[in-house]
Amino acid sequence: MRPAHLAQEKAPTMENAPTIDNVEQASRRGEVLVSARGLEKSFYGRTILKHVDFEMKTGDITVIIGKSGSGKSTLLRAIAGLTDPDAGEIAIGGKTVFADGARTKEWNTVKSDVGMVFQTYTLWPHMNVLENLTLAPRKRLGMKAGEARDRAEIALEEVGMKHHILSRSTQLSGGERQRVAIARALMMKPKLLLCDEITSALDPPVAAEVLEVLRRLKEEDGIALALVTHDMAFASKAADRVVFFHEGEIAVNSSPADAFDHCTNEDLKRFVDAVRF
Ligand SMILES: Nc1ncnc2c1ncn2[C@@H]1O[C@H](COP(=O)(O)OP(=O)(O)OP(=O)(O)O)[C@@H](O)[C@H]1O
Repeated sequence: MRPAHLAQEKAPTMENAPTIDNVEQASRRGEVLVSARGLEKSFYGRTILKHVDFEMKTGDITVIIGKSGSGKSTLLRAIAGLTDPDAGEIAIGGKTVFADGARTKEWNTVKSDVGMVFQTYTLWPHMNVLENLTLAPRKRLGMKAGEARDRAEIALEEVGMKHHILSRSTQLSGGERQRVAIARALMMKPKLLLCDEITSALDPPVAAEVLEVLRRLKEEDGIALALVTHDMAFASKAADRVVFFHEGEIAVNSSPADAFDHCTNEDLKRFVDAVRF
């Protein structure tokens, strides 16, 4: 995760909150939805992303693993528009959204398709759960209160929560808060969901439920998902592709079987052995 005290980044706001419709052209299973080429990023002279090429396909779960500080969150934040790379290009749904060191005009037409869920940036504390869930669809889609509430109840069910929590404040357990945060992203039916260590605060049965939610999203809705995780069991169960970051570079990009069972990359082997138990 990005250290909280290091700012200059864009915090998640209503403007970059996940929403629903665009990118229809690319919303067919197996098509490349996100294509990043030659991404470079340095913070205070330290190179974090070193010429990273990265792709995500619709209907795929791409699991991103790697040591703490290796650049995983920075990549997700670059795709989500929360961090601008120093160089490289990003295309979403065939539209170039970042090039020549800046967001393009196309970004405005695509950003609403990108949802992001964080480990710690979760809920707006001055709102109750219902307000957290319904604010974006009401404001951005003009949804009426009743319809928004119905959708909130469905989103909560998808993450294994009951309706009565809607009236609660956000003084919830870490696991409950995170599931509400996931439900909030689902409210806007994003085409692309970027999840940064979203199961770290959840106990294993709840993490397994979340995995089922993510599977349904990719299978039924064809959503492209990227999951940053340190949980290798979760990674091997969830992944269609495994991307291993090592010192700011993608050292391995393969099927889970090749990454975990037939691994030939020594850095990945060491990493997996170190975090497995
Ligand atoms: N806004 C920022 N300002 C300064 N340094 C930053 C900023 N964001 C990230 N970094 C640094 O970049 C490096 C990579 O951070 P990043 O969060 O991408 O790593 P990560 O692989 O996701 O790590 P973790 O698994 O611990 O979340 C870290 O050393 C971090 O301190």
